[in-house]
Amino acid sequence: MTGASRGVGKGIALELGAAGATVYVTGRSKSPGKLPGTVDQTAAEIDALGGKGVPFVCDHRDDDAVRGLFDVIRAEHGRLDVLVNNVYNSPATARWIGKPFWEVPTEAWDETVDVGLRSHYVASVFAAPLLIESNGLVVNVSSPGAIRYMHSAVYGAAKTALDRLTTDFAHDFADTDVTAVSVWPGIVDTELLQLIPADAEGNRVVELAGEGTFDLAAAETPRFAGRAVTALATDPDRRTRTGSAWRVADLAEAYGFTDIDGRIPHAD
Ligand SMILES: NC(=O)c1ccc[n+]([C@@H]2O[C@H](COP(=O)([O-])OP(=O)(O)OC[C@H]3O[C@@H](n4cnc5c(N)ncnc54)[C@H](O)[C@@H]3O)[C@@H](O)[C@H]2O)c1
Repeated sequence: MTGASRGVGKGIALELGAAGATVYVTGRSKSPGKLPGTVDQTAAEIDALGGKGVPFVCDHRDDDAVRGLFDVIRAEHGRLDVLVNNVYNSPATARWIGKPFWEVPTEAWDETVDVGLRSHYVASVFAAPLLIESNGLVVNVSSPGAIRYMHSAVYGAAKTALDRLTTDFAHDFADTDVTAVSVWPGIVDTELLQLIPADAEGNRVVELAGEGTFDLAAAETPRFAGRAVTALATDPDRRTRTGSAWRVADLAEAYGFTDIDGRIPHAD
């Protein structure tokens, strides 16, 4: 589970843990930073839910560190059933939300693509031999930004490319029993969005330039995407979904799960 100290990655890691899995959770540091969450905290919460959390410090910009992660998984655990590519530099890329591309420094391309697309390709390269041995599952955490404007031109390019990667992974896995899918959460009320204060009426509303105004009371919790990944991981027929992108809300309808408060949030 890449990028699991907070956010969608933590939500997925906790649900896999609640299903009894051993979950290796990556993040850049064990020390608390300015932003909420550490891999140690995520691992402890996985343990409390009945799984086994293994914190692993790994910067996904460093290919050798990522290779080391899968070497450790093979040596310690002997198998890998599910790879979830989620890691993402949202604090950096959030600076460009709603801006026309010519007003955004060209470094935004590398910030968005290095960790969020290239990182997923690299982790998948090193994980593939283990996944082939276990008839496993690769999940790329993507977004409806793959098919319509969201956040910035570079965000859309990265998500469209990620979903293309999913399709081509499935092509390359065709002679194996490995499944490759993308999942699309809707707006997720992550720890970073929880830093947005409530207005005078007590509503937590986020305005995204060019996209609209969103009431966070209607957002998904990070665990909702985790329930989608757990449903896919335990579905004996999941291979029928290989190569495609799936909305978390549609997977909830198909598999019969809800968010932790019993709702099925319907973001488009
Ligand atoms: N938050 C949403 O509303 C939402 C909606 C749809 C899709 N998504 C997708 O979910 C994914 C995760 O987004 P999020 O909102 O949870 O972000 P987040 O910032 O809350 O979490 C990102 C995680 O990645 C880690 N990370 C960042 N750079 C790293 C690096 N170089 N090495 C190791 N770890 C690193 C962070 O520490 C953190 O654990 C992204 O692909 C995003 O596009 C998010």
